[in-house]
Amino acid sequence: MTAALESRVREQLMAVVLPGLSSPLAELADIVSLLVSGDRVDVVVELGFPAKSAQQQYETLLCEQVRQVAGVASASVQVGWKIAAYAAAQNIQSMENVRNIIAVASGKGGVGKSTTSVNLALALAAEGARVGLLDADIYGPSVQMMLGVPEGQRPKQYGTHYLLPIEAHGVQSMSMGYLVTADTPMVWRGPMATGALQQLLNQTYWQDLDYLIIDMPPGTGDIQLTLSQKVPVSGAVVVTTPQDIALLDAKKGIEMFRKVSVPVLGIVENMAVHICSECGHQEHVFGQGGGERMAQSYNVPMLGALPLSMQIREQADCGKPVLAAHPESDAAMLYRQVAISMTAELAKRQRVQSNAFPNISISDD
Ligand SMILES: Nc1ncnc2c1ncn2[C@@H]1O[C@H](COP(=O)(O)OP(=O)(O)OP(=O)(O)O)[C@@H](O)[C@H]1O
Repeated sequence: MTAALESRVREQLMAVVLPGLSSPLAELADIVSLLVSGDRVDVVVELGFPAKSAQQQYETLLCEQVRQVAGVASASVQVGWKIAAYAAAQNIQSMENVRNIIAVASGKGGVGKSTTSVNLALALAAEGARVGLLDADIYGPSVQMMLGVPEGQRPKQYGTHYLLPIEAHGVQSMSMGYLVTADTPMVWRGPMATGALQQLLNQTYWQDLDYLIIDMPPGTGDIQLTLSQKVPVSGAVVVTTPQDIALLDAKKGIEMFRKVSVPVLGIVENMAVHICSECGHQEHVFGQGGGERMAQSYNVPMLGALPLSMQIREQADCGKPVLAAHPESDAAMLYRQVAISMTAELAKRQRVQSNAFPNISISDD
């Protein structure tokens, strides 16, 4: 009787698709405890991704689902998370202290890749993860300015081999911008650039990261390709604006990651709609629905669309990303939803891999 009820509850829960996500709970979470006592059921669910902003909503929704099961009179559901490691390619040495690396890329410059990287890093931290940000945009490193790290602040040395990341807004960061002066021209040839970046990645003393976001150099040339091959990337996000040309470039980005077997976790459409700060009127300045169409035709998730917004723009001038300056704003909430969807996508792949290779150690310690 108890076993039958338990199995009905399990079945009901595992089929639930939580708001903002596209996969059923079975693909994203474990039920780590399910206690049945008469007609009372207490459940503990462990997600594979952080979700502080949605935790209560998930708990309420899942609890309602449990109460709908025949034979249940009262119930409680607790939701927590545990972030495991995922390396897309098994043949690349994964990094100590970094469980997952997410590359944020764009087919061309100026679409808001750095803005998205910085805000997604802060959003993930706000959702409850330990996060690092590596500015790999060596030709125009902007993370320092966007995070408000004072010019001239240098990373401290750690031992003989390492540099300590600079912490800003709760995120550990490293950038070529921290190591050179503002007027040093950055003329890197391909091999030099990838070598410097690998060194920056490996010689930073990252402290126990769930996610390291890499702000990639714009474009889909040799540097990007080599980086994607040499760094143990778990997944990539492609940022695009709705203009046709940016979309065409973004397609090249998706194809590049596919070529090197890095899973594309999804597309973020930036500057998708202009919302008038005076009257709230919405205008699709650069066209509508392009990101969605591309996501469909390439069979990759559409993670979200960010508006062309004054609040988002402000960060460039004042070094306070919208997540830090206006944490309760609509824009901040949109970034948090994208962060949840993106890491849920990663968790799905991680779970498929660990079920397929149960003896390969990809645990999070
Ligand atoms: N959603 C947005 N709304 C308003 N302004 C934005 C938005 N996203 C980015 N911007 C602004 O657009 C400009 C370019 O953004 P960003 O530097 O992030 O682009 P990028 O793709 O990283 O560029 P590059 O590849 O040249 O480094 C910045 O001034 C930034 O503040």
